[in-house]
Amino acid sequence: MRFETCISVIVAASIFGMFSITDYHLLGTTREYYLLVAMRFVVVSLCFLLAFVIVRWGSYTRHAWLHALPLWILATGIILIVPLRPESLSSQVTAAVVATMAFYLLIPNLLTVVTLASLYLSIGFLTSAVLFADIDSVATLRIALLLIMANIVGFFALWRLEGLQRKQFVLLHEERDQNRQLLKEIAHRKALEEQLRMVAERDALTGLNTRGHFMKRAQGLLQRSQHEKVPFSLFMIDVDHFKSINDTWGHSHGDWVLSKIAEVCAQALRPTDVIGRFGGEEFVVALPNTSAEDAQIVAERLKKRVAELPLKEGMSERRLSVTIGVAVAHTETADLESLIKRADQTLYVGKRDGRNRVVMCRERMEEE
Ligand SMILES: Nc1nc2c(ncn2[C@@H]2O[C@H](COP(=O)(O)OP(=O)(O)OP(=O)(O)O)[C@@H](O)[C@H]2O)c(=O)[nH]1
Repeated sequence: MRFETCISVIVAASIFGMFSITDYHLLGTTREYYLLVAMRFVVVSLCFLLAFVIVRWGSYTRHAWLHALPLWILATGIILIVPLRPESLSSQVTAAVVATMAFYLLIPNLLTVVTLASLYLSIGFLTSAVLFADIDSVATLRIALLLIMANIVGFFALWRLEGLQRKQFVLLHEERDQNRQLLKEIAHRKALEEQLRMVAERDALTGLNTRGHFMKRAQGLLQRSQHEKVPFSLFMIDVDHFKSINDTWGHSHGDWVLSKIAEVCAQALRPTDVIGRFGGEEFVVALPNTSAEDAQIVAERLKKRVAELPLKEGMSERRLSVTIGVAVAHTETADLESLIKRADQTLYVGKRDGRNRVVMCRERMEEE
């Protein structure tokens, strides 16, 4: 808006200044001519100055009057031409009519401000014509009617334009609101999806993979190991005498113990290993590219870390322990379900033999 006003003012003022050429042809180097040139110079200079001010500081909403000021200056210039060149009144009437229409069309959305400037031009011009151009009543009426017509046409054109622009503005805002609403909804849905994914994939108590998610990830790892022809190991880990922890200190302590065991186990594994909570106090670990010997070392390490876990105050007389059943897949036909079953059976051998131990699946060893 600032830029448009600035350009319009500069163009209008330049055209106003260029009329000095016709002034010279009409008046020659007379006193009136010099007065006219001086007046035009003042008007053009003021307009250029205002154009500069508008482009720098002329906020259209806060300083609307600044945008209207050049209109008043140009109107004053047009009014002042009449006493200096009264014999060319007819061409000045045309200029006044064109200027009135231009005022309405060049400054949008400021109907009151523009109407006042245009009325000032029309009334001032008519008064000046009556006072200085020596016109009869018919000519006065003709000029008045022309100016009234220019004002009415300009006023209604701007009024309609303003209405349309307002409607467009409202629609634009509605559209923006809807878009904002839509973006909010999308973000909300994404957050919900993320929450759902977390619920489906992460165990709420320990933060480990849920059984379903573990199965999915372990299946992928097993297939990859089989494809690359590298060994794949699987642990089933069960906390020993966990029921008595719950019975002695309550479920909240039991929960705390579970989350601590999950934490140390997860920390003791490689980033490529996958650990999940299989249910209750049972955990499962998939170790790709891990031989039976390496798996046993890792399982012993887990067992040791759990045994070293510092317990809560009041639980000090108790030491934690886990039993781990390890199964290893070497053949390309081994499937995850049967591997888990074997590790589970091995775990129960360990439980039967006194707990707090790592037991390797014999069946697998023999197959090897
Ligand atoms: N606090 C807590 N307890 C759980 C949770 N899930 C299962 N349990 C309890 O874990 C206990 C498991 O008991 P059992 O299956 O008898 O096993 P155990 O006492 O560890 O005995 P062994 O495995 O034979 O050494 C049960 O009392 C369950 O209620 C849980 O999320 N939080």
